[in-house]
Amino acid sequence: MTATKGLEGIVATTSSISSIVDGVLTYRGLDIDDLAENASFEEVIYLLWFGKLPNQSELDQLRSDLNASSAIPDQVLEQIKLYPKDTNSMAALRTAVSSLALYDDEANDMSREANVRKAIKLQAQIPTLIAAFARIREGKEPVASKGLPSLAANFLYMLTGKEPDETAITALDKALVLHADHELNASTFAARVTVATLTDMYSGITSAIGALKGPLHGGANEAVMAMLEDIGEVENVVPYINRKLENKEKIMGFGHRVYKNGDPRAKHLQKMSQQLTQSTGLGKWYQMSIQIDELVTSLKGLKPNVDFYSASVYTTLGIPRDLFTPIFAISRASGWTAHILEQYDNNRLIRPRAEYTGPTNQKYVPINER
Ligand SMILES: CC(=O)SCCNC(=O)CCNC(=O)[C@H](O)C(C)(C)COP(=O)(O)OP(=O)(O)OC[C@H]1O[C@@H](n2cnc3c(N)ncnc32)[C@H](O)[C@@H]1OP(=O)(O)O
Ligand SMILES: O=C([O-])CC(=O)C(=O)O
Repeated sequence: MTATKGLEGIVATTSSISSIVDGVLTYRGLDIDDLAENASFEEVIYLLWFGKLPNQSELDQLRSDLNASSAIPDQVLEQIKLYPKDTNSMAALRTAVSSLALYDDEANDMSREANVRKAIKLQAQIPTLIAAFARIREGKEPVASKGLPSLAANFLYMLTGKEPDETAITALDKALVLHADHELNASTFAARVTVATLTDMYSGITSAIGALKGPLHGGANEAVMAMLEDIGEVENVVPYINRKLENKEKIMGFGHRVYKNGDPRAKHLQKMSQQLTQSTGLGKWYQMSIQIDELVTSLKGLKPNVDFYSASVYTTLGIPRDLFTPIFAISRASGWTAHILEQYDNNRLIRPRAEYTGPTNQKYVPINER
C-alpha cells in the first residue's frame, strides 16, 4: 500500500454536479463562462440541486422558499450575542450552523424531501447568520431580511441595514455564481466524508465550513487582502513579493491543485475588480493585484486562483475583510448541499486506508520502567 500525498490525482467518487476537464469548469455541463455572464445565483442553486436550469415558475418558487426560510431561531441569535467579540468569523459561522440543527425538528429526518428542505434552510440561513454576527459584534441589532428578490441583495441589506445599489447586488451575485461548486475540493470532500456515515446534513455542512476556513482553501481570500494591505502601495509590490519568494513563502491566491494553466473563474473576478475599483476610487488595489499577478506568473509560473481578485472585489463592496471567507461559504453552501444530496442518493461509507510508517514490533513497557 503506497500513499499519494494530499490524494493528488486520486479519483475518489463519481459525481454529476460539476467537472473540471482540461481547465474547463462546468456545472451540470454548463460552462462557468456562460453561467458567469448569464445566470443568477438562484438559477445556479437550482441547477446544482436539481440538475437543470429552472423555468420561471420554478425559479420564483425557489426565491420565495429561500425568502420564507431566511429567519434564524431566536435561541441561535441569543447564542451569537454570547460569542466573544473577537471571535473568528468562520468559527462563528461553524458554531452557529451547528446550533441551527438543535432547533430544526427534522434535523435527523433522512428522507429526501426533508433533506431538500434542509438544503433550502441552510442556504437561506447562512447569510442571515453571517450578517447577524457581523452586526452583533459591532453592538448593532441584527436586521431581518426584507424579502428582496435575490439572496445577494438580501445579504447586503441584512449586513448594512440599507437597500444595496444595483452595482453591488450584481457584483455579489456574480461572485456567488463563480464560487458555487468546484468538484471534489477539500470542503466538499469533507462534507461528503461526513455524511457518508449517514449522519445529518448539518453535520456535513459544519465539517465543510471548518475545512473552508483554512488559508490553503477558502481562507486564502482574506489572506490576499491582508497581503495587499501589508504591501500598502504599488511601489512596494516588487520588493515585497521578491522577499516572500526568496523566503520560500507562499503567495496567497496563487496556484491550484487541479488548474495548472489558470483558474477559469479568475478572469471574471479580475474584470470585476478592474471595473469596481475604478468606479469606487480604489484603483490602487487593482493596480497592486495586477502587478503581483504579472510578477508571480513570470517568476514562479503560478496563476491566480478564484481567491485572488475576489479580495479586491469584496473590498470595493465595503465588506470587512474577515467576512470574505464566510461569503465564500454562502455561495459554496449550494455546492455542498448538492453533493450531500448526491452522496445520500448513492451512499457508501468513505473509508480509505493509510500506509503505515510508524514503528513495529514494540513491546509494552510498564510505566515505572519508562
Ligand atoms: C478556493 C481555493 O481553495 S483555491 C486555493 C486557495 N489557496 C491559496 O491560494 C493558497 C496558496 N496556494 C497554495 O498553497 C497551493 O497552490 C494550493 C494549496 C492551492 C495547491 O497546493 P498543492 O497542489 O498541494 O501544491 P503544493 O503546495 O505542493 O505546491 C507545489 C509547488 O508550488 C509551490 N507553490 C504552490 N503554490 C504557491 C504559492 N501560492 N506561492 C508560492 N509557491 C507556491 C510550492 O511551494 C511547491 O513548490 P516546491 O515543489 O518547490 O516545494
Ligand atoms: O478545487 C479546489 O481545490 C479549490 C477551489 O478552487 C475551490 O474549492 O473552489
